Amino acid sequence: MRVLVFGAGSLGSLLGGLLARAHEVTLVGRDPHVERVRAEGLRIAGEVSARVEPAATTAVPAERFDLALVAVKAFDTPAAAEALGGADLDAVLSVQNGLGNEATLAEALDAEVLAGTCTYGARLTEPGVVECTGRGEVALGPPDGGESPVAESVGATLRAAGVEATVAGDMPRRCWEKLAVNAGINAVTALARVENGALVDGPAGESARRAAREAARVARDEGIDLSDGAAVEAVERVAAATSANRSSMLQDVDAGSRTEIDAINGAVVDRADGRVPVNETLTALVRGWERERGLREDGEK
Ligand SMILES: NC(=O)C1=CN([C@@H]2O[C@H](COP(=O)(O)OP(=O)(O)OC[C@H]3O[C@@H](n4cnc5c(N)ncnc54)[C@H](OP(=O)(O)O)[C@@H]3O)[C@@H](O)[C@H]2O)C=CC1
Ligand SMILES: CC(C)(CO)C(=O)C(=O)O
Repeated sequence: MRVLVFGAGSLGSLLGGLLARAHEVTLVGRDPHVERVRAEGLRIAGEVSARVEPAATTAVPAERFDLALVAVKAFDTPAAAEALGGADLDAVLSVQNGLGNEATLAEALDAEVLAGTCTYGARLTEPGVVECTGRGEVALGPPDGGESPVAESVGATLRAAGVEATVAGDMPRRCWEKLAVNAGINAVTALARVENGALVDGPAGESARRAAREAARVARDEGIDLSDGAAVEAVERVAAATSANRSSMLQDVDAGSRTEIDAINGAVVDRADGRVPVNETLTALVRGWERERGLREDGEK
């Protein structure tokens, strides 16, 4: 299979590298990572060890691909959609966090767009080297739920390369559960400057549980079967399982980089029919920090 990975940062390089064990993979990313992969190949370290030689480029080639994996941060999805329009794609799979990525891609692209959730952990440690910080799985399927032969075929493509993959008919519920987890953990850990484990029994944990309950309520208003209890249980389970992690939003704040607040807590606020005070506060605080750092465009909320 010919696979294009748009966004060869941490997760894109890990999944692209794993897929390159069985498929013809092209990574689209930035220099100096792209240059190094071209010259020396890509090394996967950590929980998986491999050395692979995918193609690597900084622009989408005007060629046909069976599958495009989208692994940019959520705020880059509109640009990804535009760039991917230059290729001929059969299927597109978003493995990003946050809500709304699939809709942005589907609006712009003439390909079947699938929703994905990913629990692999990845970190680009230096150009040409990606660390697998945790083995997980990719769940994928149609964004509105149900079955599709394209989803089955993409699942088989991932599994053929040894990537754990589940083809799921309930992606709306899975995406909302992951969103509730990220809405609970990410902004709270970023603002409190604590590792995920501090939410299990620390004072910031109640804010995380409240944010997750609000997300579950908005999900139910959209017809998704996600109880408050299930959302809170998911936050507590993930915080305990990743207790030593600095969440991706805390890492972004540490690095002085833009966060995915708009697609996580901001998405809960945008979709809420009524007040979601904890998500409103978390969103405003992180956006306020981004604004002060000059990370938000003029005119953005
Ligand atoms: N890392 C992880 O373990 C996991 C991440 N996720 C999700 O996956 C998504 C990606 O996360 P992550 O891999 O950590 O993010 P990264 O920032 O490491 O990777 C994204 C990469 O895409 C590049 N990029 C963006 N726009 C373009 C473009 N137009 N052309 C070429 N390259 C581009 C970025 O470069 P630049 O920064 O220079 O713009 C960056 O190198 C997020 O939604 C995240 O929440 C989900 C599960 C686990
Ligand atoms: C699951 C969790 C919270 C792990 O840190 C994550 O997805 C993130 O940090 O973005």
